[in-house]
Amino acid sequence: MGNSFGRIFRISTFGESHGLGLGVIIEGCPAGLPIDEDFIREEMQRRKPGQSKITTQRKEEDEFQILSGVFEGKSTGTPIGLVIMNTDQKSKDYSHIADKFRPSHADFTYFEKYGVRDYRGGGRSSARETAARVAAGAIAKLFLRHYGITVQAFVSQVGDLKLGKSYQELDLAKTEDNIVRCPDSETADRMIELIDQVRKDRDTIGGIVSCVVKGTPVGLGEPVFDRLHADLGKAMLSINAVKGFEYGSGFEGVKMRGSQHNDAFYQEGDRVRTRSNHSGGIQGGISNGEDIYFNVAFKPVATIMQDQESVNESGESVVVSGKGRHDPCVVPRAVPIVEAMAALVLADHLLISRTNKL
Ligand SMILES: Cc1cc2nc3c(=O)[nH]c(=O)nc-3n(C[C@H](O)[C@H](O)[C@H](O)COP(=O)(O)O)c2cc1C
Ligand SMILES: C=C(O[C@@H]1CC(C(=O)O)=C[C@@H](OP(=O)(O)O)[C@H]1O)C(=O)O
Repeated sequence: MGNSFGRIFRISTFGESHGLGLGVIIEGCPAGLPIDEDFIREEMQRRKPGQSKITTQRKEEDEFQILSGVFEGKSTGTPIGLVIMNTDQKSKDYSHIADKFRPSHADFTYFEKYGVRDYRGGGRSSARETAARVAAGAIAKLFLRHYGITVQAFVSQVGDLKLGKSYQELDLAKTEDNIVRCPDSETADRMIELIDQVRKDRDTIGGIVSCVVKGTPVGLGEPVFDRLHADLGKAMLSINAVKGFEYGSGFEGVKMRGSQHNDAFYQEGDRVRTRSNHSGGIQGGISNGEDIYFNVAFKPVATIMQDQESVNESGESVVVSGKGRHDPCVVPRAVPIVEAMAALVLADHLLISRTNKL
């Protein structure tokens, strides 16, 4: 099973949603990096379940313990092992679907592929696994911070309710000011209201998380398969419930002419810059030093509190309805997950690029 990600700055996660706990092993983190545990904790708090009325009500504090790879507050260059124990599993909520498949969750495909599945909370296919990614991503962010690179995501759409402003027009520092993580307070209020209404309707809704990376040097990414945007795309598409990834001008770019779309170059001091940035900071798979920006689309959550047509493991027709605690919309909690996955890709490419030339 593909439980690892990255080449030099490399993570492997383990654990299930209703097992004892989960965790991550990080290899390739250079020695001497100050590991700020308070910062890791803050990042975990941004993702944890039970954080507001518009998320799942499962109550996990997501306290973590670093088992290895850190001495006197700094990384030692050896594998960093980190664990998070599960404390609030309610596996009874899944007894009624132990042999049934929830439409559009991983139940059917997982069972067909492996012949065995931990039905409790979706087991390994639960987004609970992303707690481990966010912990690792926090360490990647600390590494990037050392090089002046920042990663900031925010919610830009819920259902058909769009923020309608580019990231340059927004004060991204306001993203954490509200429970939906949209930096425009008026739009945020409407998004919260929409998610709350959908929740009361026993339904779910999708949304978009946008992300901006600033301070990237020229030269991250490879020109052929390991294009920087290809690795970012894989990272984003590896997150539960993701349906789409676009960077720079994305799908809207098809409407433009080359004469409008090309990013003209100019010299600014000792830097080559571009006047526009439809490229999204990446040309030929390699960062050009401008902001990298991209959007990630999330589907409506599969588990809904309504009767749905399905089958059981014997292929018999059944009706299933969700029980327990589920997210009515994943995007508020997906913001730190998108940031974590982006930080892991960039940290990896920063280390890979060190071997490119003298
Ligand atoms: C932050 C986050 C929270 C999620 N919460 C739920 C949830 O409460 N219930 C649910 O059915 N799916 C939830 N999902 C989505 C499922 O994990 C996902 O749909 C499932 O693993 C199947 O994978 P796929 O949708 O990518 O095909 C969540 C996803 C994310 C990113
Ligand atoms: C536990 C988390 O989110 C879970 C993600 C999830 C899913 O199907 O992905 C289903 C729910 O699981 P449970 O029924 O066990 O509460 C969410 O609460 C978490 O993110 O830490």
